[in-house]
Amino acid sequence: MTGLLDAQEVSVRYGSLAALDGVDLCVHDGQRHALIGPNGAGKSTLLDVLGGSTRPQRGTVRFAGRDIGRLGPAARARRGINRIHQRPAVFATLTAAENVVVAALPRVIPRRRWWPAGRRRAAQQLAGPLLEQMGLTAVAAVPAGHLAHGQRRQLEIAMALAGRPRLLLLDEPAAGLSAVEVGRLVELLQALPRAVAVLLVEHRLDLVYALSDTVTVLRDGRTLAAGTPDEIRTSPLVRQAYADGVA
Ligand SMILES: Nc1ncnc2c1ncn2[C@@H]1O[C@H](COP(=O)(O)OP(=O)(O)OP(=O)(O)O)[C@@H](O)[C@H]1O
Repeated sequence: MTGLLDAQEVSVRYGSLAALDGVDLCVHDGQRHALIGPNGAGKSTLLDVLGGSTRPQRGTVRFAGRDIGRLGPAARARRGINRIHQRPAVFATLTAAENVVVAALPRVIPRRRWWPAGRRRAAQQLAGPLLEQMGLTAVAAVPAGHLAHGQRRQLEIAMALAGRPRLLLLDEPAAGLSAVEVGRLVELLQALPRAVAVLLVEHRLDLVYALSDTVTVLRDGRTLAAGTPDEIRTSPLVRQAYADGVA
């Protein structure tokens, strides 16, 4: 079955270490797909491959029916794949609203090096609803550097949404957040429109089960299991892998 994103037989080696060894992964339109596994299983490496920052030695990556294996992260973002990193990447001296406007500009002015005022206004009009969607209206005028960590994470997601992605790659979005911030983030991620598929890497299994409809488990660079959250939760193989390997 073909999906929005289809990765097949992906292998990445670092010297003698196989970080990924013939991994297949398929993410469908609108799916909430989680990638889990013990430390060193290859989760981040697979996100790097899908996001375009690591070129695999073997395997193919197709997105919306096209081979994107040769495209870098910026070209993939233009096609609709957007990655949220563990450390929120925002412009600290710009306000939350300005950050979203900057992120929206490529969408309203594709492939231009100059920004006509009308287009800038169009980007500004996009910012308000996205900030609201991410619960940031009250801090729209606050410099991003002054926001709490959880708010910066929400801002980064608003910025990613400004590019109108079809697939969001989320790398441990709850890392470093307080319990309250995690609860808020889960609510916001659950409310994301189904037009956006999500591939989530997360160590916290409670979040994985709350947010995903499909789970793929990696171990030692290979796919150990894939299924619904219920199937994964009760899988003896997965329990054993975590008992053996998780920190
Ligand atoms: N740039 C690199 N150079 C050498 N080895 C690497 C590099 N990146 C990753 N690795 C190794 O590849 C394997 C997979 O790493 P990866 O970070 O993808 O795992 P992970 O599942 O994301 O782990 P964690 O949950 O701890 O973040 C690990 O053994 C790691 O040490």
